[in-house]
Amino acid sequence: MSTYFQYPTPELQEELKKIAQAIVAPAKGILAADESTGTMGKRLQDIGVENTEENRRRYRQLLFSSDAVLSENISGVILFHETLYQKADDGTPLVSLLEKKGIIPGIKVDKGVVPLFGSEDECTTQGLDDLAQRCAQYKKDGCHFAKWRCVLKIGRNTPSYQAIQENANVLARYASICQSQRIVPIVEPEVLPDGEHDLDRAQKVTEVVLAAVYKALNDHHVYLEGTLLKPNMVTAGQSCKKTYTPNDVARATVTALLRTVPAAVPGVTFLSGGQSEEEASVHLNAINAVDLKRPWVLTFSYGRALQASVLRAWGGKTENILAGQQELIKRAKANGLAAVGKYVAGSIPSLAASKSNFVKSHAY
Ligand SMILES: O=P(O)(O)OC[C@H]1O[C@](O)(COP(=O)(O)O)[C@@H](O)[C@@H]1O
Repeated sequence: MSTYFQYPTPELQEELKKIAQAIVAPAKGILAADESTGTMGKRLQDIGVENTEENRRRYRQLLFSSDAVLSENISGVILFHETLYQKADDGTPLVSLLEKKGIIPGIKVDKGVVPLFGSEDECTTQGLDDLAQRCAQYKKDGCHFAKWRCVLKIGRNTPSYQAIQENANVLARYASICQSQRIVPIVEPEVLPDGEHDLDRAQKVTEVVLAAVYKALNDHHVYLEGTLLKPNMVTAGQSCKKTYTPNDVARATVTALLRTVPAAVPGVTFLSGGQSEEEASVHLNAINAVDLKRPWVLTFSYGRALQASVLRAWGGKTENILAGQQELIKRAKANGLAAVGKYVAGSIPSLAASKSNFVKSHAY
């Protein structure tokens, strides 16, 4: 029978569901600190710091040794492979700094994007070959969730059928392999904000992409209660001439999700996608205040929108560590409030709150 398959054992279902639910606990979200070496280089270059293993270690130590109050709003941190095996100045593994605060460690398991031959500059994401073995090891080393990012681009002819199908399928294979190793997969199909397209086009593309992703997850028997989705918010292209309010963005985003994401999915943890810190908080708040049904938790998994002020305050200097940590705690608080619809715009000022974090064609 072609539709025959077995659900994961009740024990595995329970374990995965518990991890996913803990990550999307009320007023909590994820700090995405999994920038690959190249991406981290761009962040460090902005503050005049050299992209060495030691400087990346010093920076991640700053993040993870922030005051324990951070755990009121940060439930999980996504790590890059290198960071999982680095130690703090006193020899404590960096991952233990998180565990001591009750923050769940997660790991980026994709190996980056590669071009799709014959496409109009589209891509897929690689890293499936030894994924089961890597996940088994990461689980032993303390990681309970993983992340895999796929990238889709809006153009006149894109995203193409080829890119939509390929990326949906690779995300589904990744998700099923993670679950087989007791790791919750965060499924990240990012529709990039580059372009002149308006909000309607961004919404339609996001709907088509998410519909394909959930069809593929179903085809691969992925246990949805033990997954999280990390999508883009629906925003107009960076070069679009029209302007939209946070409520417009919230309505387009929640409508796109309602049309495509099953209610069995416990939570949606948005990426910030180049929005400024303040924009990302205001949009998340609007999403949680809009008068539409919301059967899932809607929270954050921000990289740039949680770290822009931290990086600027730190500037690579030991004497600025505390100042950097305070910026992180402020943005975590702002986003924690936004995740429950209680953030008041401008109420938590931070160093780089309004600075755009947009990087053209953030595909890397
Ligand atoms: O270094 P990579 O693999 O390109 O990842 C880029 C970043 O994109 C994210 O998926 C989302 O980040 P943003 O919130 O900054 O858009 C992060 O988790 C990750 O660090």
